[in-house]
Amino acid sequence: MAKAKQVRGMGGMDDAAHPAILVMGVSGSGKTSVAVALAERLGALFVEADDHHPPANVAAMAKGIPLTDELRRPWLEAVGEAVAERRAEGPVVLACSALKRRYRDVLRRRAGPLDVVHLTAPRALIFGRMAARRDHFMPAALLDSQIADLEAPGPAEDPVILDAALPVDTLARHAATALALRHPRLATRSHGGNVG
Ligand SMILES: Nc1ncnc2c1ncn2[C@@H]1O[C@H](COP(=O)(O)OP(=O)(O)O)[C@@H](O)[C@H]1O
Ligand SMILES: O=C(O)[C@H](O)[C@@H](O)[C@H](O)[C@H](O)COP(=O)(O)O
Repeated sequence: MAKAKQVRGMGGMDDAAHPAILVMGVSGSGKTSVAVALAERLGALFVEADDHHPPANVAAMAKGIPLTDELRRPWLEAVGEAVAERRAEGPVVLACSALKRRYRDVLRRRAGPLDVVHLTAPRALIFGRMAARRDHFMPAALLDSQIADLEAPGPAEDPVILDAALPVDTLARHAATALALRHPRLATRSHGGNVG
């Protein structure tokens, strides 16, 4: 079975392993929307980190209580394991806030190297989207704690940084273009637009 192995820095892959792409950002930045569109474009498997929260975490956030490092650790470990399992089958796109560098490192320890796509936007834009979102446990009031916790990926993580104000399809296309340069095999899988 293909085993994820780091050979070219934090996002590098050997010939056998499938890429795993982390779409990260604060709540409401568009991670889920963009990750789903990107996975579809790449013919990749989609993993939603929110699906792996223990009920206590969801209950805390729904009450407006920000998660702590302690509450996030088992969740991140479970997410990392889910990605590790899926990337044995094919490329994976993960939607996960992964706000701090050490959270991303927990994911890497479980799942192997990650390509990072960071969605950024002004607070007002994101707040407006969160306030308008229905059927979601995350209150817009938690946005400021998310912004306070955010440690944006620096050059060592070689992120693809995208302006989350752009339309979802444009973001997925830009991400696919950047990722295909890193992983030429992704270019041949990609559909739904020109990634070259
Ligand atoms: N690029 C975008 N342009 C317009 N609306 C967006 C965009 N990305 C996300 N949204 C909307 O904003 C809200 C939050 O998006 P979502 O994907 O749930 O973000 P996250 O997963 O980061 O919390 C949703 O209602 C979604 O439809
Ligand atoms: O670490 C956290 O505090 C949470 O995981 C948070 O970052 C995440 O964003 C929520 O799960 C809300 O879900 P959305 O990101 O989909 O809004």
